[in-house]
Amino acid sequence: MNWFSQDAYFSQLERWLSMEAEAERQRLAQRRQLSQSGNAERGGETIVGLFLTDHRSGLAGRLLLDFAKGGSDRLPMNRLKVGSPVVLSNHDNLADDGISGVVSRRTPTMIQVAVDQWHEADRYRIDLSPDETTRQRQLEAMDITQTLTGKAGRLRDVLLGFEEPRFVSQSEVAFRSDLNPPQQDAVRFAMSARDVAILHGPPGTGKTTTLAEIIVQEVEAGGRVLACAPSNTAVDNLLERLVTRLPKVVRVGHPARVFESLRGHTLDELVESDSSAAIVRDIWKDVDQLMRAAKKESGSWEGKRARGEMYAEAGRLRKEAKSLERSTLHHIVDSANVICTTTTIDEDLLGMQMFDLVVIDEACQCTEPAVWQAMLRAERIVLAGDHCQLPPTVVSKEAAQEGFSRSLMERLIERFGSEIYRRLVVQYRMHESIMRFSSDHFYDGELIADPSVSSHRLVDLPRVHSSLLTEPVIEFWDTAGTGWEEELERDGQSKLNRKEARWIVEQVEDLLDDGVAAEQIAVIAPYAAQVRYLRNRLQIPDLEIDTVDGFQGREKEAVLITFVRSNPEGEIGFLADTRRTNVALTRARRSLRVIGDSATLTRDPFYRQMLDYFELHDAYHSVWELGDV
Ligand SMILES: Nc1ncnc2c1ncn2[C@@H]1O[C@H](COP(=O)(O)OP(=O)(O)OP(=O)(O)O)[C@@H](O)[C@H]1O
Repeated sequence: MNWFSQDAYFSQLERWLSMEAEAERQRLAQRRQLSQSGNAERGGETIVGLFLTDHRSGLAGRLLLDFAKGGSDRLPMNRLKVGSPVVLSNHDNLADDGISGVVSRRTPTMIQVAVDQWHEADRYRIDLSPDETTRQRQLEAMDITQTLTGKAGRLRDVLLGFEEPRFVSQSEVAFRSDLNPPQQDAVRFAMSARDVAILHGPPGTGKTTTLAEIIVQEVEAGGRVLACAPSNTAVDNLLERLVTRLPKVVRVGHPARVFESLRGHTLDELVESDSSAAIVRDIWKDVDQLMRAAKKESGSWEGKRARGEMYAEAGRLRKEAKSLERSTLHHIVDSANVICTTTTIDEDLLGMQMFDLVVIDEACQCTEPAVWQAMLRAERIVLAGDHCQLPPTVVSKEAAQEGFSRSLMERLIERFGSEIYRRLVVQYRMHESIMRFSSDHFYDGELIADPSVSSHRLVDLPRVHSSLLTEPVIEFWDTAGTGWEEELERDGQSKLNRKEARWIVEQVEDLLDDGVAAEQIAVIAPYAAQVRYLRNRLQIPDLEIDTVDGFQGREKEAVLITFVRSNPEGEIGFLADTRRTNVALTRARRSLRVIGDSATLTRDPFYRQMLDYFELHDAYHSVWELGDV
């Protein structure tokens, strides 16, 4: 969609935000109506029947509660990620409205929630909750953006597509890391942008490495940088590459949501280790003592007066401690060269601080309202991402259809074309033949496999034997004509395919027999029901089985994909969004084995080309060859 005016643009975003809020509220209400049985868990936004297994005080005075299903049972597949806002309630009492919390840690068998308070119950349930705070902040940022004038107003207008982005010629750059020529070109390009530049990073091409170099260059030139991403994991990936290279990098955000190894860089821990922290702790001790002494005073008039004085003194000291804490906090933020945060920015903390450069990694995972909080603080902007992979998750189908799931980055590329972006093309993940189809289809055939990966195979890994599974790099196994049909999961919406699942189980067992470690294998299914079905049948520690969404941004040595869809009508549902398949195919480093029904899939031209590709590379097989169909 193109807008004719700023008003039209922002009103559209506000409308989509309220459609999304309504859709999320309805979804939560529906889920909470569902029985306490496993049905409620199917959408991945609820976990029921949980027992409290541990509790302790966490950072910033919050309570950390650990929940598990009992025994060593794995938790059902879910979208409750670290940082997700949730409602914690009594499993056995549907009338319980619950309390708000945030997921602070998760393992396959445990989920930890950080809360301010907690009601005791025998069993609990956790529901993903609509994130009203974030939405409110986005609306406020959009309101302010509309009033901007001068330089900031111009930047807004470039982002809306009303003004052309400007670039200046860039003098020689002294690179601080080993970058390949397209990465160097991207750094130069970003540094030459006066308004906005885009870094297009196809899978495994070192997008985050390149962004880190751009940030280092900016800081060395005397600039301050705000480095953001939509998820905590993506922020931490960037932070990890910065802390070894720059001294004053601060991670803003609840420490519980930050990788453990990086927590020393969070604002909370930096405040805690500042020399003023000891003084603050002493003041708090004095406050405690005064409060205790006040309680002991007698009820006489004199006692009452003394008590009043003690309370007043405690109040004064409390104010002093808080103000000291606050000034330490602001001092650390103000003297940082780089602030790393999610795109949901803490306004109280950053105030209206401006940054010479704002970068947003994984920008294609952000809806448009999600970027304006960061944009407001920018002199210049660099967006990085890949619009050929999954778009942001949007709950409201209607809003998504109208365009809400299209990111600002994608829109700018459509609006300005190649003048606004540079694409990284050397990739460090996939064997040449795993990469080629995706490259031709999504990246104009420009991807190049670095020699360190271009011909690597499973059999080259230590302890892996040569076999029919470890020698070939790509294979497609066709189920057409066998009747290996999909089915709808009982009581559910999602689809599974038992026969394809059986094939996957055999493949995994054979790979393990050939010496491939479970943690080197990924099983990917586009449908949650197939993931659930396979997880039940393949309970192997360290083996990851997940949906495509769960694997975005990750890689494994060997990837097995089950496409699931097989029906006489040739319906392929959301497989028609080929970006999903692009993500699935490009997770594999050395081996990609795929099973699907060509008769169903090839009704779509994309899948016809994919099958042609496998055939051309002598990698097409029919499951009839297996003999036991
Ligand atoms: N110039 C380079 N030389 C050698 N290795 C590199 C280079 N650039 C990146 N890499 C390696 O490639 C891998 C991917 O890099 P990085 O994580 O920066 O990529 P990305 O594009 O952000 O990844 P994703 O696909 O998850 O978005 C890393 O192991 C990194 O060390």
